[in-house]
Amino acid sequence: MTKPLLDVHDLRVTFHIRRDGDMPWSAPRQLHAVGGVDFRLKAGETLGIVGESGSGKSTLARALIGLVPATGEAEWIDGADLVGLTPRQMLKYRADIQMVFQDPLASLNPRMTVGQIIAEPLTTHHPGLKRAEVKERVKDIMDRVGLLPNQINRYPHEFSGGQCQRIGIARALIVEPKLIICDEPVSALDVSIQAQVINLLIRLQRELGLALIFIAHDLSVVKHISDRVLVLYLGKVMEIASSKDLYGTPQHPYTQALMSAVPIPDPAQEAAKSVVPLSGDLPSPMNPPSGCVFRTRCPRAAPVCAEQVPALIGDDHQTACHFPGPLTEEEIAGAIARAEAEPA
Ligand SMILES: Nc1ncnc2c1ncn2[C@@H]1O[C@H](COP(=O)(O)OP(=O)(O)OP(=O)(O)O)[C@@H](O)[C@H]1O
Repeated sequence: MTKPLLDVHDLRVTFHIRRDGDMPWSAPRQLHAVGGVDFRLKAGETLGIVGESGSGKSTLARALIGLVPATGEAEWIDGADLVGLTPRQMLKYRADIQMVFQDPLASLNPRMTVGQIIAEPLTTHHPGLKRAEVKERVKDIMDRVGLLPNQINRYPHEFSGGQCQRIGIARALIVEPKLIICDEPVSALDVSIQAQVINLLIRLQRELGLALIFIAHDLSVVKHISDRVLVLYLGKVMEIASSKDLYGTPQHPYTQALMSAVPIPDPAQEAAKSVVPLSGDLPSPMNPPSGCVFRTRCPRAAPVCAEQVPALIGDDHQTACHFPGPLTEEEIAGAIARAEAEPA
């Protein structure tokens, strides 16, 4: 088997929280934002990560590049474990692993020109490069992402949201990374612009053989761009499969609920489908349910689900559920009745 680009095992991120009113001598509370995540990413592959707000998607991404402290392993293709590297050691890998953030304008320094912004990672990683060469590479990458190279001396506020995201992508690409982590890269953009940025990412990924980790709320967008998709719930992996399998035959009840909310383009199929509602809110990661963390909202929960944490089982299609498989009509009806009984 070819060695994966990134092999993540039991990755955990725990924040230590103090609340107003906590006694100074009391121990901080633990918030388990990422609770033991395993996945592999092949070179050139796009892995989508989906899950409700607060499920730990951004924290997982940030842990991979050392922006938040983590435990576990994240083995890079050269054998290095990215977890626990010092900032100085991580610098070497920051050229290989770049990040594109959600809010394009906020992530660009307003006092720097577009040329300076895009050049910054290049001059950090290759301080000996001549100015003319840097400028040449910046113009080349601007052209590649659909920006006019003669706009090199303009400032971020002179660009639209979509163009700012292209600047962010150019900045990530200029150091020729092997992996770009995109954290909700299009959710702040108008719908009409979203498709352009997604198509740009797909084109660049194919042309340059990049791997992408693509985090998004919008399941249709994730389906469109991803080879495989990982479903995260309360910091834990519920299911990982190829995009086709995950969307076609989801096995985990949580995935089925998420997928049932995705609109189907065919109006007849859309009208005929059953939406599986998720009752209640995401439980607090400070006090997660015992056993399977999804059990408190699961239409199929049984006593064992409160007692044992389900292992992530399978080869290409992996599911962490004691009772995987399609929900029955009775289970869906039960979920609907439970949601309807909730106070508005
Ligand atoms: N720096 C931090 N300190 C304390 N708690 C944090 C911190 N960052 C994130 N959290 C908490 O960790 C949990 C996971 O947050 P995270 O932002 O990773 O989720 P997410 O799935 O990316 O959500 P969203 O889709 O809204 O961005 C949440 O409960 C959040 O409040």
